[in-house]
Amino acid sequence: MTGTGTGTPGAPPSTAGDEASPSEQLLFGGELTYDYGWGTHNGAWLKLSLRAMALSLPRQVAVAVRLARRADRRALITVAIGEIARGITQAVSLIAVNALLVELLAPGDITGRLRAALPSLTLVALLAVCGSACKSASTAATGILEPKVQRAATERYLGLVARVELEAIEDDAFHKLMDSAQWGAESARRMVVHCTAVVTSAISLIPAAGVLTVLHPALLPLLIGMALPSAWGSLTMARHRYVSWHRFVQHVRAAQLISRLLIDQQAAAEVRVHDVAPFLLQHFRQMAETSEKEQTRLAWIGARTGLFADTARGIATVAAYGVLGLLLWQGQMDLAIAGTAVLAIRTGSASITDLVLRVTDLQEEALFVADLETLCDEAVRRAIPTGGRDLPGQPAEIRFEKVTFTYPGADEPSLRDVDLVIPRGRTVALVGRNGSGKSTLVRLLSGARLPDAGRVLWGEVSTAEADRAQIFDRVAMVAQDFYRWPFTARVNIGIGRPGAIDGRDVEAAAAYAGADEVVGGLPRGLDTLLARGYKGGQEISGGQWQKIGLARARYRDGAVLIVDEPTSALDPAAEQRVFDQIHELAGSGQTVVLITHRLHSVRHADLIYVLDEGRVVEHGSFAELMDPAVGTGAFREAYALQARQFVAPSVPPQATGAASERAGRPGEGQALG
Ligand SMILES: Nc1ncnc2c1ncn2[C@@H]1O[C@H](COP(=O)(O)OP(=O)(O)OP(=O)(O)O)[C@@H](O)[C@H]1O
Repeated sequence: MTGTGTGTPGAPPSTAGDEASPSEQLLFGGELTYDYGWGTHNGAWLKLSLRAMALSLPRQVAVAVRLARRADRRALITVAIGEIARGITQAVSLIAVNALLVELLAPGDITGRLRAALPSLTLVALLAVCGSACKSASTAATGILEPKVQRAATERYLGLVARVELEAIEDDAFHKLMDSAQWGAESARRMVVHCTAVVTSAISLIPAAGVLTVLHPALLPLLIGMALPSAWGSLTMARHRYVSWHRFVQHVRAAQLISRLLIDQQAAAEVRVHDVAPFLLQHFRQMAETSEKEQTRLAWIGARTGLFADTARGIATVAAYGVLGLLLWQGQMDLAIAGTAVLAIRTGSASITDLVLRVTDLQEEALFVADLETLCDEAVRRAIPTGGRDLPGQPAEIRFEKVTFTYPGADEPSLRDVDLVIPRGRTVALVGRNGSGKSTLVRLLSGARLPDAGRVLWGEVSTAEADRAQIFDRVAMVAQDFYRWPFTARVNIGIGRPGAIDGRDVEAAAAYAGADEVVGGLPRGLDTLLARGYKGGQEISGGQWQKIGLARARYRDGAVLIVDEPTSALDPAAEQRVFDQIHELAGSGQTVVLITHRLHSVRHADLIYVLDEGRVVEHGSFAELMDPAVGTGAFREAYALQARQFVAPSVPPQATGAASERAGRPGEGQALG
């Protein structure tokens, strides 16, 4: 584990020791780093000083106002008017109270003094009513604004993240940013509340400070002296909380992951049969304990800081009232003025304390909102570019020219110098051993990834310069791990081209893929929810899902159909039907790229490419690849190996020993599939 220290600026605090715990090893491979490495706010917490706070306040208020304006302009205006009006009523109120005290403490009979004080008293009462009305209006508008701000902030970052390159989605640093950003959206909501409170406190502080300055020049510094310890205390804690949060965000995510696994539907059977629960619980506890240690550390820092700040504040308060008493005693101030001063000090110190607390809260939330902004900037930077060259109407072929591709962080390329041609309206099969690069190849073909070297050309336009949206639009894909949406069967098919899902087309696509039988067996047909654990939700088998996946690709109706292991979970009849349909599709002018380990099913493909360790080792038609006089023989050997499984005796010979048993077992040896 890296990043040790004791909470001093410049080094993240350490509570978990220097060695990665077994749980950290489990989830982070022992490589848990506590970097803050996201450019703009790297070390931003260090800048949480009084001066920086004062300087950045206008910017943060502007951020909150911008967020609020984006969410609901009218509510924002109501809050602004309400708070300013409330501040003004407080200011006038203080002046009216002073006038009231002067009248009441003036020489003369009590009836006359009360009569003279009546207008001021009425004004104070009226102002109190106005102040309450303004507060109610502002509270209501803030309540309306808050969820809208959170929604707007969330929508914005989700919209941007959904458009980033796949590479970013697999990047752990980007994930960490996304975690912070989720917090940031909530912070945006709280920022509006804090910002409103800052404005209120600042406005109510102005008259208190003004009155004190007029009464005696020594009073304002005393008031500020009373507020400084609280400011220091809350700033210190804000800084610790922010650092701590950034350090432990990965732990929180990991603990959530483990706890979700315990209740996950797909893992449920294995959790029970393999008795995985104690193992997971143990790691959950370890992760939670690491976070608890940090919470304890923070609690102690909070207690120490609070005690120190309160003591300093107590001393400053005694000093302030002491000076006031001294001025009275020396006759430098009369009683009415002292009364107003006490009131102004009380109002002012409440406002200033509130102001400092709110500014600190605002500052803290602003750091998370800054994370959100960083994520949005990063998402924009890593977005799939919009625009680019138009694809030709019907490119005659898709061509790979010396394509090399390495996944970020991988040592070895997954594709090396690949040359390949996919002619329009043909069926092209990709075969090869596990990990030979077939799925990677179709990711590059569909524009989901871009090559590091070489070109993938749709006609004469390379995917790197093309308008990627146009490429996506022409591709229908049933990936190996196609997504099982927790929605209805209808949506699971129609989501192939989500917009307005057309009922009749969905039914036609379902019938085409043989999914109509699956749907027919569901209690509510196409409207059955395919998500167990929800009301009316149903689960279907792996093979049935595969039919839904094929129906989705059919519904999408792209010019190029990519099917990655489309029949791995299908029974023999369904499998035969799928391959017949694929063959028919190619006959109707659609380009089909088929990835499969079932070599007998590629007999009808126009072209077969055999991959091994990221290279195309041979290609040709089925007949060519089976011809002993042509190619490397890789395909032929693998085909023969698979074929042997079907001609082998149905009852294995007895007592032939482990070695001979292994030799007859399917899938072993140097097979491609
Ligand atoms: N997202 C990824 N990040 C890093 N490496 C990856 C990623 N996806 C695949 N790889 C690696 O790239 C290589 C090729 O993988 P690919 O999935 O393309 O193989 P494949 O031929 O489709 O295998 P299979 O037949 O098992 O589906 C493998 O070494 C794999 O580990």
